[in-house]
Amino acid sequence: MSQQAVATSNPEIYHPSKILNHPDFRVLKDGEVPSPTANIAAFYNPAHEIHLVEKPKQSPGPGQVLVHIRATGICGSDVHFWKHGRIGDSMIVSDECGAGHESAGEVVEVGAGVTQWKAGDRVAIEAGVPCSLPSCEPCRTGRYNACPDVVFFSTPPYHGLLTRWHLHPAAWLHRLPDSVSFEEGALCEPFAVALAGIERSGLRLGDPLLICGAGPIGLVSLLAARAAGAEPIVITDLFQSRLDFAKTLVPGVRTLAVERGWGPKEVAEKVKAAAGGVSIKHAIECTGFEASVHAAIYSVKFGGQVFIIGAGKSEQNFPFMHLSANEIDVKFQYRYADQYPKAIRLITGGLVDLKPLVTHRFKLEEAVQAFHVAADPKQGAIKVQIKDE
Ligand SMILES: NC(=O)c1ccc[n+]([C@@H]2O[C@H](COP(=O)([O-])OP(=O)(O)OC[C@H]3O[C@@H](n4cnc5c(N)ncnc54)[C@H](O)[C@@H]3O)[C@@H](O)[C@H]2O)c1
Ligand SMILES: OC[C@H](O)C(O)[C@@H](O)CO
Repeated sequence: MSQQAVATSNPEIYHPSKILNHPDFRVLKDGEVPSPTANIAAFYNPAHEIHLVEKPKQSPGPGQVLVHIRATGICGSDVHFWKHGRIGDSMIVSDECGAGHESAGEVVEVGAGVTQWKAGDRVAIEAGVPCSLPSCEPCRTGRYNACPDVVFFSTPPYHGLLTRWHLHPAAWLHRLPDSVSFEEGALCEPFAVALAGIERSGLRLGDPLLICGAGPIGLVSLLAARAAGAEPIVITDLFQSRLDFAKTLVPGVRTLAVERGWGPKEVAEKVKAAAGGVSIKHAIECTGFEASVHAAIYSVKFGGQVFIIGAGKSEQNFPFMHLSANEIDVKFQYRYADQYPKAIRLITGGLVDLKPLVTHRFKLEEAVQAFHVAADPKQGAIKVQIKDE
């Protein structure tokens, strides 16, 4: 008997209106103490409010798993959606929307046909679920980050993982060994971005590398690049405190505090000096700001490569003739495909230690407070996580 292919992302099942129109969906009142088993979640809306909501706890359907989310990191994009209501021209906050896509948790219940998971299994949750249909060219060819029907939990309109009970397709969970904590499992998401970048950049053992930006993405890229054998590595940022953090994370990394008035050629000279006079072959750009992209371009040598992970303004200028006359390749990364298993192997094998990245921890009931800390640079957070023990 032939079996009809079913999309794992099935927007019918995960459609946000299923939650928003549900009679049990409501915004909690200020100061209200929710029941410890209520399915609370952090939602933002087009009025730039962030609040706790209570939403229904659903039962898993065929092929689905109910996960108790135990740790979720706040990403810059969560804060951006809350504060600015959009990223680019296609991701727009037009209704209440649940935050969070960096999560790990514990399986509590499985739906019909799910044989690979059982209650108690510990999992990292892949946040972007593509359709996986053979008729989808990106899914079929392994570049599923380009699937047009992806359900990316926490990117409007799909609600996020920063909740207590989350329904997920069984095929898009990744087993965490006992030695890997939920915090590390949640960090697999940003780490996956860096791993995709390292893989596609073609960085090799001993390659001199510049990383622009020492935020969470620059720092996971730093850990990944160190494990991949880049040397020397120079990392830049505008804030000395972030560079100091980078030095404790990866002893031996060279740092450069960039001043806002410096032009890209000036930054490039200082990068070369910081690298001990070695010419930089690869730059991994993790800010998305034009000034930093230009600095990366001027920092690499003839035939070098600038790999851009940072996201920024829709339109940016490029130093066209410098790129041309120096055969500099510029590449970009959009999320990731098939990086979670590699992330878990690298953690388990002791090649990277993501644990120090979590600087602030909050309970699920304190999620709104956690967002305010994540959004305030003065708090000095690297990664804020929300835990539900
Ligand atoms: N491509 C993807 O799939 C993907 C995935 C996740 C995040 N991102 C993007 O990666 C970027 C980094 O994310 P993050 O969470 O680390 O952000 P972040 O804002 O925490 O960190 C960026 C860092 O860059 C520094 N910076 C700004 N201008 C600089 C300059 N001119 N020179 C050097 N440093 C400078 C800032 O001080 C900050 O510390 C963001 O643009 C984010 O949107 C892209
Ligand atoms: O790591 C994944 C990224 O944070 C997402 O693409 C987000 O920026 C928007 O969906």
